[in-house]
Formats: sequence, C-alpha cells, structure tokens
Amino acid sequence: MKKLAVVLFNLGGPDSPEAIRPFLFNLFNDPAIIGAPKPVRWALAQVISRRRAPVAREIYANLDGRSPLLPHTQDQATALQAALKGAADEVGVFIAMRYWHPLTAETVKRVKDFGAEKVVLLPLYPQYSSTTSGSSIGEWTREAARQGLTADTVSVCCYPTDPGFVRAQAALLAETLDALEAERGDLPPPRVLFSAHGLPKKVIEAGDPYQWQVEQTSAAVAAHLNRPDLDWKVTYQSRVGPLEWIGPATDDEIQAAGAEKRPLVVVPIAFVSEHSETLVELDIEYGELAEQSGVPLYRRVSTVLSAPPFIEGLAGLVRQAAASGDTPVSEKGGRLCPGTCGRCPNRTSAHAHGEAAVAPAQAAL
Ligand SMILES: C=CC1=C(C)c2cc3[nH]c(cc4nc(cc5[nH]c(cc1n2)c(C)c5CCC(=O)O)C(CCC(=O)O)=C4C)c(C)c3C=C
Ligand SMILES: [Fe+2]
Ligand SMILES: [Fe+2]
Repeated sequence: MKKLAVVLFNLGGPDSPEAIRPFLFNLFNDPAIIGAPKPVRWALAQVISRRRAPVAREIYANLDGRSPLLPHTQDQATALQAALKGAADEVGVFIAMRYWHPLTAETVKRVKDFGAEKVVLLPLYPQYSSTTSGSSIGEWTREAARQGLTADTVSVCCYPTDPGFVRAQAALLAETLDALEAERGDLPPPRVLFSAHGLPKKVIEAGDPYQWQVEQTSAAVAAHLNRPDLDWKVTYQSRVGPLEWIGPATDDEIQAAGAEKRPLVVVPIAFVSEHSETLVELDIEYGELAEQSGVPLYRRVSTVLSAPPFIEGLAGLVRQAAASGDTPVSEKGGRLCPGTCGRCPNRTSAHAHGEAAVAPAQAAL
C-alpha cells in the first residue's frame, strides 16, 4: 500500500475563553446529542450553550481558559506515526475533533491533499457510543462525501479490552495503589472507582453499547491487576442537563466512601488523555468533595496518554483495519457486543460502515 491515512477522532475542547461558547454550541447542535429536527436543534443549541457557558468558563478557568486535549492528541499522533513505521510506503496520522479545531471538514481536506489510498478512522474512545465515536464517524462520512474523498475507508469501532490499552491502564493503577499502600497506615484498604463519562439513560436503553463496553474495560483492568481482594466499582461522572443519566454517580460513591472512612482511587476509564473532565472534575471538584465527605486518602490515576503499550495496541488495530474491507473493526475483528446492543455498528449488513446510515432516532438530551 502506498499511502495510508489514519484519522484520530476525539471530542475537541476550547482553545481560548472566547471559544467556549461556540464549542458548546457545536456540541449541543450535534444530532447525536440532541436528536430534534434541525431548526429546533439549532435553537436549543443556542439556548443551552448560552446557559452552560458561564459554568464551562469556570471549569476552563482552572486550565488557563483552554483544554489540553489537542496537545495530548498531537503527542499520541506522533507516537502512533512512529509505531506504524512500515505499515505503508507513507503513513500520515491526522486529527479530527468533533466540536473544535481541527474540525472534521479541515481534516478531510488535509487527507484529500495527502492523496491517501486507504483511510483508517480511529476514535480515541476505547468504548463505542453513538454520541462519540458514532457521531465522529458519521460526520466524517458526510464530509468525505461532500468533499469527494473517495479513498477506501474503514473505521475501528472500539477496543474496550484491547490488551495494550488494558495493560497500560492497569500499570498506572498498580503504581497508584502501591504508592497509596505505602502511606495507608491503619486505614482500611482503598476502593477503586472506575469512573466513566455518563450518558442519558435513554441512550443506553436505545441499544448504545457504551455502558456494556465500559464494564468490560473495568473488569479487564481489574483482572489484569490480579489482586484478588481488590474492592472496585464502575461509576459515572459529568452529568449535564435535566434527563436521568446512568449511574451509580461518581460523586455519590465518593460520599459513600467518606461515610465509611475508606481511601479512594479513581480511574478515568473512558478517557485516554487529560482534559477538563479529569483535571477539573476528578482532581479539583471531586477532590474537594472527597475531603468534605471524610475520604481519608483520595488519589486519581493518570489516563494512558502515549504509554507505549497503549500506542502499540492502537498500531495493531490500525494494521488490522488497513488489511480489512469496509466493515468496522474491533480489537477482536468483528462484533463484541451482546444482542441487546442494537446500536453496535458491527452489523452483518452491507451498510454497516459509518454511523451515517443509522438514524439519530434517539435524542441524547
Ligand atoms: C466517553 C467520552 C464522552 C462521552 C460519552 C460524552 C458524552 C456527552 N458529553 C456531553 C456534554 C459535555 N461534554 C463536555 C466535555 C467533554 N466530554 C468528553 C467526553 C465524552 N462526552 C470530553 C473528553 C470532554 C472534555 C473536553 C475538553 O475539556 O477538552 C462538555 C463541556 C464541559 C462542560 O461544560 O461540562 C459538555 C457540555 C453530553 C451532553 C454527552 C452525551 C449525551
Ligand atoms: Fe462530554
Ligand atoms: Fe459493538
């Protein structure tokens, strides 16, 4: 193969205080997030982004007004480029963010100019959700058609238990647990909370595989640690809006641990880099909550970032996808999800490629 383009997908984050409101508008104007008809969605996105902006400004003020997501993703792209040496005559690793620059339209143009023969879409979300990976794949499919990018394209749908990802996250957790053990003294053993970004309940009820895959990742990391008495639980953070979201909520579990005077170790299990949800919500907001609730020790495990086993795992997924047809590829090749996950993109249908074929029947909000 002559030219292989790999496109890393992530959410994107504001790069200045002025970018916060348009970033939020883009997020709430996504049909995968709000499934109302276009004009209604546009109006709702205006209202919600205006209302959310002051809260988000406070969040990002802790990060000097900007998200570090893009620089982390650039580091991951550089590491992946090196790990893909020899996968094609020329490999280009690109970044397409869903809600802030570099946006999908910009990256489709870059990939077109690169002259790719094959395009592998690689979400930096290990667990598939219609609101994240599905949304990015759908946007890419629409934009590629609009700009006439005709190269063979295949997506990696998900890799919730990819051995490289699991090994990298388990090693970081082991490091934190060992450090905590050294200072625990007479305190009870810690509880590990695998904390994932939540979703509205109705998205899961519509067959979104995300929660099932988050549980698979958590169980795989716990199993890899091989500490038989480990006390662990999956929890969900970052609730926004008036709908009921999946639980248990991370903040409720922090308060429960406080009542038990139990040390806590929190693992961000659905993120592979640092941003507002880890550096502000988990470290600052939940750190303060833990202190107020009486949690005697509170530690947060790092995300995998560019840890070599994680990057090697991604490179393996890309090689596998590059050698396959056009149906979405998982860490095991085909479909991982149980039959109840009707929104799993691994279907036998010829239309399986790309979430664009899936009607956004389910409004997330
Ligand atoms: C697994 C990853 C994510 C899922 C699932 C997800 C769903 C989801 N998110 C919102 C609303 C917001 N998310 C915000 C920030 C944000 N979300 C993710 C990841 C997932 N979101 C990340 C990585 C980030 C951080 C971006 C950064 O700082 O770089 C925000 C903005 C911050 C805030 O105001 O709290 C909003 C809003 C919804 C509604 C949703 C599913 C329906
Ligand atoms: Fe989010
Ligand atoms: Fe699936």
